[in-house]
Amino acid sequence: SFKVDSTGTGTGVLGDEKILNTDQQGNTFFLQDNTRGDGIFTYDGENVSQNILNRPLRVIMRYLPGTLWSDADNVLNDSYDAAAVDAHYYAGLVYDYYLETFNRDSFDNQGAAIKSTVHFGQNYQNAGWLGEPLNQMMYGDGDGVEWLDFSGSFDVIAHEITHAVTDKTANLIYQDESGAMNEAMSDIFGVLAEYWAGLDPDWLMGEDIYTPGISGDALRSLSDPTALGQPDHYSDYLNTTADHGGVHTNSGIINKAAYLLSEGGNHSGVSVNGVGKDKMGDIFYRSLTQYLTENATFSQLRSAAIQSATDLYGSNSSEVTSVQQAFDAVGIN
Ligand SMILES: CCCCC[C@H](S)C(=O)N[C@@H](Cc1ccccc1)C(=O)N[C@@H](C)C(=O)O
Ligand SMILES: [Ca+2]
Ligand SMILES: [Zn+2]
Repeated sequence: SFKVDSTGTGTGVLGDEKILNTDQQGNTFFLQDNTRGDGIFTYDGENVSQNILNRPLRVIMRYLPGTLWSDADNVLNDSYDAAAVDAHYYAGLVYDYYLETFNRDSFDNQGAAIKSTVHFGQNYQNAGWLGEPLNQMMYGDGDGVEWLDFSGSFDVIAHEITHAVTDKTANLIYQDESGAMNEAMSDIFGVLAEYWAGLDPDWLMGEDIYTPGISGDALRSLSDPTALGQPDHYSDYLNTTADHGGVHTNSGIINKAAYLLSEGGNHSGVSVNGVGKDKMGDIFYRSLTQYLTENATFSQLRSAAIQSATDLYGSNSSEVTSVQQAFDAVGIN
């Protein structure tokens, strides 16, 4: 069908105004951004029952992605619109981050359409990337106390789109050490994208939507994972069957290594010379897209990062030394 680019406005989850790229069909406007790759599409999940995730795929595909978000006047200021406004706008920003920073055209580097469903489930307290065959993100509304709508935080959307990048590259199995690295990559590029966008950047995850009644907290910290219940050293790796082998816990070890590589510091008796966010991003991106395989271990990430730094800066570079220091500091050999 023909595409008619139009420009709308909307109010996000935190009450901020945004300009939106929409598509006009007749007198109706849709959250379809035709200006980026094969498009960015935002859908209404209409709060159908949340327990469809553990239903058979044929059942899930009856409900997802839902209906393409439509609006009568291209002004999306209703409270029900807010989650869609942010999912749509932030997905565009993350597309721009990957294109500008790594010359990557969407998550598959071939301009793949970026699809998001908001108002997924009922008071659903999570966001996620649903890989093949759906290849879309979904965002819950939270409960309004512990969580606001999950698309209201830029780092969440960068986290989820990075899962899509991971799936199309290293395809790290979502279990144990490879799963923890899968989660860590999503947090690390969530932070780097937030700094790139300049949206109140920090080394925290989810601070904008987590416990709106309490300021200063977050779901995870990359600068000090232990502050929010994660290990920051391999010796404290959590062996568990829960959460796919503790992928949201053990990611702290890799997150800490990335933080130290970028910012430097002394940790566990090891002094790390920081290389800065841009070089850390280049080293981790090259590791993810060129070297890691789906069953990679933490030790293999160390080797991949050393090889990536060698490729980028030379075998005797200070960057290679910093990579070795950062992984030493978190006990990964
Ligand atoms: C399909 C079901 C969900 C799978 C886990 C997704 S990828 C995930 O990791 N979601 C993030 C959401 C997030 C991201 C950044 C900041 C805050 C929250 C996550 O960390 N979820 C936590 C709550 C979890 O699943 O334990
Ligand atoms: Ca953040
Ligand atoms: Zn995740």
